[in-house]
Amino acid sequence: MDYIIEMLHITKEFPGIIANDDITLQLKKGEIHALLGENGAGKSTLMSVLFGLYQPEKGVIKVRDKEAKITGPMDANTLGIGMVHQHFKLVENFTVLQNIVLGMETTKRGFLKMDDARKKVMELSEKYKLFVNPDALISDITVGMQQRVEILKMLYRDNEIMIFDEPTAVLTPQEIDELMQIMRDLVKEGKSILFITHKLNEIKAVADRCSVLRRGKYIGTVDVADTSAAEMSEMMVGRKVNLTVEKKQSSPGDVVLEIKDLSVEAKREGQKKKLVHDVSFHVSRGEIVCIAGIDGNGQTELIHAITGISDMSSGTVSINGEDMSKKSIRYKNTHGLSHIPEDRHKHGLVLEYNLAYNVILQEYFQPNFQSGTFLKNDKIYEYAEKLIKDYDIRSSEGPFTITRSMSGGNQQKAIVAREISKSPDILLAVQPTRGLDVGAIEYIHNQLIKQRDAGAAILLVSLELDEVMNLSDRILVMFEGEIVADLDPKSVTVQELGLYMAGAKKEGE
Ligand SMILES: Nc1ncnc2c1ncn2[C@@H]1O[C@H](COP(=O)(O)OP(=O)(O)OP(=O)(O)O)[C@@H](O)[C@H]1O
Repeated sequence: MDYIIEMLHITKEFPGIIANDDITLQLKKGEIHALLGENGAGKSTLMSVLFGLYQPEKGVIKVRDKEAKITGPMDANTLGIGMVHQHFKLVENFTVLQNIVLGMETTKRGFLKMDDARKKVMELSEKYKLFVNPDALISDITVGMQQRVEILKMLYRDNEIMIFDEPTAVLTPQEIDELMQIMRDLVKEGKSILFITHKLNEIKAVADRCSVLRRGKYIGTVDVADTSAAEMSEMMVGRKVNLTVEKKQSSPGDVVLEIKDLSVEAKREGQKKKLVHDVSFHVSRGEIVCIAGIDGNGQTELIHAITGISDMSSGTVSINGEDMSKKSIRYKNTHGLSHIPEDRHKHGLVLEYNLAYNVILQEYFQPNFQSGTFLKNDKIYEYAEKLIKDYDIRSSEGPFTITRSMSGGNQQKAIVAREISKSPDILLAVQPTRGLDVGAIEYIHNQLIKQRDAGAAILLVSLELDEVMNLSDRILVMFEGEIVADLDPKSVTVQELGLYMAGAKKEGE
């Protein structure tokens, strides 16, 4: 038999929900096997079962034809199974090398054999073209590099079966291409890969086969070469999805957001330049303006300065003609600003709160949700139920679900629902569809257009070029902290946009 892993009739329940309902998944040796499914379909749960983090109520796991009991990550590791999680498990103030050997330290007469470890890590890094610096601190390296450290951790442990849980959601387009190549190299060396992603083009690019889950159930497995992206998307969602957004010509009204000469100084040593350099632009009612750029060109710092998450060194931020540069975050939030943040765990949700409390986070003190010092829970839960229905937020216990236990995509939907439903004057939407399935992306795109047409000003930050081209009425390109071009999406090609983003082309050339 050529299966290295067989998960047979797996059932895993959580209170109120059957996350995996009689699922069978077979991984061939040496293949890249994609796992596709809507948000909350049960993909991460199934992979956590394989990695020993959850015990299934029913079903059998076979590894290399032998039935296996996987009671924890140590068991998984002994069986050669490794996993890169959606949110990495690295120790921030340890070096790359320390993280890789953690828990695997070999000693000689009580001394760590770090030289041997370093040698092995460097050999693996070179063989798979991972190019990591073993002495860098995790907190100092990019997310893309951190992911490579996770890959090296698996290689260092001689893992043959590798699980990647939505690895591309946090990567830039270039890093995604590089990861695809790394995955191809891994299978060439005999590794077998399970790969969760929502992006059908990635499945088309690297996967051999694809299994589809829907609402906890197994739908089927297809050979990727013989199946179109549209067919796979239909299997997943149960209907056809239209990702080209229908929108009419924008008719911008009054200016809502006005940014003048905004700069942000670098804080870390060694960074000399300003991270944001004298940036000026405006966004008017009824238009979607997109900031396009390769990650790390100052977009994050610009948005943090506008919202007040971090300080700007000079410049002004005005909303509806009022200078809000020195105002608090809450003041801005209650005077027209909404923000879908880049980092949903750090700035988007209180993970220990339930879903209902998370969707009123910025409004709980308003009279409709609070009377004196008492929260009006009936009103809060009623409001949450409405958002859950409108945005199809799936979870085990509805408004009572603790958000930490929700699937990543459904956490994202909760934030988007909260921010859009405030009917803001200006919405800062940073990677609003990150981690969402195609059905949810279609819905969110339509909501953004609806807000625009109702008179909101929208500032979109996205690394997805398709999203930028589809949604925006104007594109501002950010390069090395400056806005280097103001483009009309109808007259610019994706290739030209790429050149502006890479600094290879300037406006007027
Ligand atoms: N620890 C948990 N406790 C309770 N419910 C959970 C837990 N983990 C997952 N669930 C629920 O199980 C269901 C499946 O979640 P899972 O994370 O497996 O989905 P997913 O397919 O990976 O989704 P996404 O694409 O959004 O990441 C969801 O409804 C989720 O709320």
